[in-house]
Amino acid sequence: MAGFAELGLSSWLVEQCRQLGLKQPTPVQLGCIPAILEGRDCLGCAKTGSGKTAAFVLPILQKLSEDPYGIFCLVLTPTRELAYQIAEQFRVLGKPLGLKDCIVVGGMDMVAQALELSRKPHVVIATPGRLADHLRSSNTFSIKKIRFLVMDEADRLLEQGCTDFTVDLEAILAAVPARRQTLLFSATLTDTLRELQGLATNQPFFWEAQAPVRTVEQLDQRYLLVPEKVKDAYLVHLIQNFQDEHEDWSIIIFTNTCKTCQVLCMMLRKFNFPTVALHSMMKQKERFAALSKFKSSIYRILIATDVASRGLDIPTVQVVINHNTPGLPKIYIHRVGRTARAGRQGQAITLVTQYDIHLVHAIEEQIKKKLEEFSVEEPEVLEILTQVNVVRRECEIKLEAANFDEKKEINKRKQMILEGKDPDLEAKRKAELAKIKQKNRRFKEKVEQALQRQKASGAGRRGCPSRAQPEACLSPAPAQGPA
Ligand SMILES: Nc1ncnc2c1ncn2[C@@H]1O[C@H](COP(=O)(O)OP(=O)(O)OP(=O)(O)O)[C@@H](O)[C@H]1O
Repeated sequence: MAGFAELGLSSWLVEQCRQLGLKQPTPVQLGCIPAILEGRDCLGCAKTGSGKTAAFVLPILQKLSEDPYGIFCLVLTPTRELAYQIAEQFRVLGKPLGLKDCIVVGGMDMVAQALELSRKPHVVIATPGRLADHLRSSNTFSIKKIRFLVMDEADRLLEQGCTDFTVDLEAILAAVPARRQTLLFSATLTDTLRELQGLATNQPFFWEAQAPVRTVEQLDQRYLLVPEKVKDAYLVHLIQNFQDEHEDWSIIIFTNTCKTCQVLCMMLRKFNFPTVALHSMMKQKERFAALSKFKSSIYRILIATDVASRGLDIPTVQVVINHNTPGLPKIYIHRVGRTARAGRQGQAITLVTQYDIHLVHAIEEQIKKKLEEFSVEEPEVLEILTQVNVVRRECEIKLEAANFDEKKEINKRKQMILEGKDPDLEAKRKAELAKIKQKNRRFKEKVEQALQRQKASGAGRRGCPSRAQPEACLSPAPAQGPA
């Protein structure tokens, strides 16, 4: 198998890899590094924890060493924590170059960032929102001459999720040169492949790991069917067992909202589990502190929203617990990918309620693997059920008293004002949108009912059915159609 030197990397970089314990290139590195060194755009799709970061950091550092200037490379990434992690890889691998990097993320001092940017760092690692803010408000730096544009977790940057990067990305893409190398990476690139191909047009090289299953082999994937109302008792039981059976352990638990994340964190602490929370309602400094305490094993449990589901590389994590079944298979893939990284073993347990079974089927179809059932001693869970529910309720009351929801609303309004939007107008727009959606839903239901009636009455022949069921005629009727 080819080593790093055979991929065309200089001896100083090969030595850096050796010092870091990277002996052999991983398949994604083997595939992508030569193409990037040749000057081609690259779309790299490989499983979580397979070394995608070094697959772009190494060739960029090589090119930078041949023609050093600032700003040479811009890396965009969806979360702040990930930006710091990528910067660290650049720093460690690029140490012999005296690499200057600059991290541009929200929640940190904007003036200090502007100053750093004006000093022409070699590499800028940014979240799109904050970088676009700098581009709009300052002319002390330029990204007009960058040689490399990297989009890590590229599909997330392009999709329109709860954080929509579209407007900011447009501003950034308008400010970078057309002649550049574009590198796009993710474990789930294929969903947005067409949009991504529009970005990488310079002899694009597409690399995808060929594997029958989309998650790593070392990952033991389980589900646990639990009634909604007793979910938390199962969670406490799982953690207790894990703590009893392992000496050195660490778990990430994913939840669907900031509020659940906060309540569960408080609850688990009441049971004396060393837990920290990570969600977007926390101040940035608190987020960094939480993550660093978890990384250094001061806390054994990190309870987080999907802000932590992508990219975070914490080798000690042995178990991922999904407190809610992810609504999208790709969210599942990224969440469970926080364990079993770089060849290590890991386990993922997804709590599934009676309402989520269809979501599990969708996940299994995407990952091309069946989840196995995780068995627990139910009497033991029942023993702690009342206590867990009482403690959870107490925590909820405490959080409500701290005006958590109100703070969330204020934060949202602040964010909109910062984005130049009118919060009241936005609320009106949202309400109108909800109305339209409801109308659409009703229309769809009507059509489905009509179809079913048509089927049941055996009148499913071509053309409009009998006069007795006029609503079953499904020819387009714009006046009734969705707005
Ligand atoms: N050639 C290599 N040999 C051994 N370990 C490696 C090698 N390349 C990278 N690693 C290690 O593998 C781990 C995972 O790498 P990385 O974070 O780049 O994964 P990824 O593919 O970006 O995952 P994700 O999709 O979750 O973001 C890191 O700890 C990294 O140091």
